[in-house]
Amino acid sequence: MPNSANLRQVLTVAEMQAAERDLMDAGISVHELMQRAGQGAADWIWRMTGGRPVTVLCGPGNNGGDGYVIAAEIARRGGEVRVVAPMPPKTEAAKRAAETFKGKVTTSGEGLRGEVLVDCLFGSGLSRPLSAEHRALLRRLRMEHALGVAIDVASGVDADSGAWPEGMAAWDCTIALGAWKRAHWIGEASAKCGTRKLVDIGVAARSEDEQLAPEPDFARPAWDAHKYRRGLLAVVGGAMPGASELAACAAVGAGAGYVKLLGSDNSRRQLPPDLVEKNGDLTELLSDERISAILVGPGLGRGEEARDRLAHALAEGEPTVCDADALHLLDDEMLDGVDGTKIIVTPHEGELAQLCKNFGVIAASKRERAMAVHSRTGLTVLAKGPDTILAHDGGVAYFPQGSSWLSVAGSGDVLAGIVASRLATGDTPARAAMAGVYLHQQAAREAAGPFSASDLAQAIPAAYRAFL
Ligand SMILES: NC(=O)C1=CN([C@@H]2O[C@H](COP(=O)(O)OP(=O)(O)OC[C@H]3O[C@@H](n4cnc5c(N)ncnc54)[C@H](O)[C@@H]3O)[C@@H](O)[C@H]2O)[C@@H](O)CC1
Ligand SMILES: Nc1ncnc2c1ncn2[C@@H]1O[C@H](COP(=O)(O)OP(=O)(O)O)[C@@H](O)[C@H]1O
Ligand SMILES: [K+]
Repeated sequence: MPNSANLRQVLTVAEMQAAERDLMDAGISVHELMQRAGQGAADWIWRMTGGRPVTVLCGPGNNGGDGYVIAAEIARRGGEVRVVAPMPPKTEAAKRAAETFKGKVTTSGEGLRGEVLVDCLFGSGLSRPLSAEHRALLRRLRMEHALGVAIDVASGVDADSGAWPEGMAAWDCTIALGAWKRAHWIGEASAKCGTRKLVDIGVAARSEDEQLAPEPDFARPAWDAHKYRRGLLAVVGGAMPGASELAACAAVGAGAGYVKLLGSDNSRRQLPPDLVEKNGDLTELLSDERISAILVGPGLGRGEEARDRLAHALAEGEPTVCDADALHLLDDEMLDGVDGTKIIVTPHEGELAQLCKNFGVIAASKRERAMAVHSRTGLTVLAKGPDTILAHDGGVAYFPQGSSWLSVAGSGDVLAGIVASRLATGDTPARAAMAGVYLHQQAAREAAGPFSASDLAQAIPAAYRAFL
């Protein structure tokens, strides 16, 4: 994914329209923008499909206009291309684009079979759900073409929420125009849009509030590094030691120079050789000045003792990751006197709902809930799931979708360990969380599912190397 700010921004439909107005104020016509968008999309389609016969489905608006530009460009390159247009073009720019396509146009595409379907029925201008007729047309054409490419957003998708039209088949590729929309990264649409490509049409960086998270760019340790300088992470154990051990194992390969497991008992369990466990009074164990970050929550328990251990961990004032059981115990009382900006919480859907309850937050979508908990508490909120998002002091960050093999017990403990390890190295909470998600996803690729959570933890050093 490109790392420049304008190509990482994620815009709402309203912001995209404002960006278009800004470009027009700068003297660039809608026609010119449509040419840039359509040519750029045609270029991707040409590269992907190598001249296979293409059907372009064109709607009445500017998304349809892009379709005519794509069709004309593919024809110009010598490709075989037909247009299906159930409605004539309505906007001036779309009418002008339609005039440039001299090939065959039909209204229904009945009996049409082909190799590549390009969907330009509706884009970000969708104003109501698809009619039964449009739904049937899309479904039929999609079934009759081997490969499906959606332009800007798949027709019928709500570009702002990522809601997917019921019963619609997935696409192989979606080519975003000008800027990413939320639907490329959240909701069902993000899982069904296929490979994502972005065509740059000259939209400037408008705001840094909502961005695709930049990939981490790690370096080898400094020449004079030693284990404490690289970061000492304390993992607070609890009632069920397995989860904190797993998180600690994951942390070992993710950047910290030293990971210590602070257990609550003296049972003689067999620990992996890389893990150092210290048992005893938690306050005393946490008083080690060299500790640069704390992880608390996996396997902590939810009783009085757990509450006590969490309170002790937070009282240290160190950069801290709170996960799992800790998310059930966090509330205003627990955060009293604590600097929330040093804390990352890593809730899945259920834990996010619990946090909302604990902090009296009511919001409709996952994105809004994560943002509301962040603004209410100052916590950096990494809301996990198939479409993970991060609410932080710079706004909202989105991520490419990770492997669905990550849906295995303990996968969240591994993520918490990685994020805490990054925090121990001195990363800010936002950077630690972003790097953590990318490392977790890369580890899933390295472990090549199906894998267990401990396989995933073992794949972290290989994942780390991918970002060096
Ligand atoms: N904003 C920009 O800067 C650019 C936008 N471009 C394209 O323009 C698109 C947006 O164009 P438009 O705003 O014209 O919108 P669309 O082309 O997405 O669709 C709007 C048209 O469809 C009708 N419509 C909406 N929902 C419908 C439904 N469910 N059933 C039947 N008719 C429906 C509307 O009344 C309108 O006529 C983008 O997705 C992108 O493809 C590009 O040409 C490049 C530049
Ligand atoms: N279908 C999926 N696709 C991609 N990532 C997923 C999917 N399901 C879960 N994940 C990821 O796996 C991890 C699961 O965490 P969590 O639910 O806390 O698991 P556990 O509590 O068992 O450790 C999260 O990072 C989440 O983003
Ligand atoms: K479309």
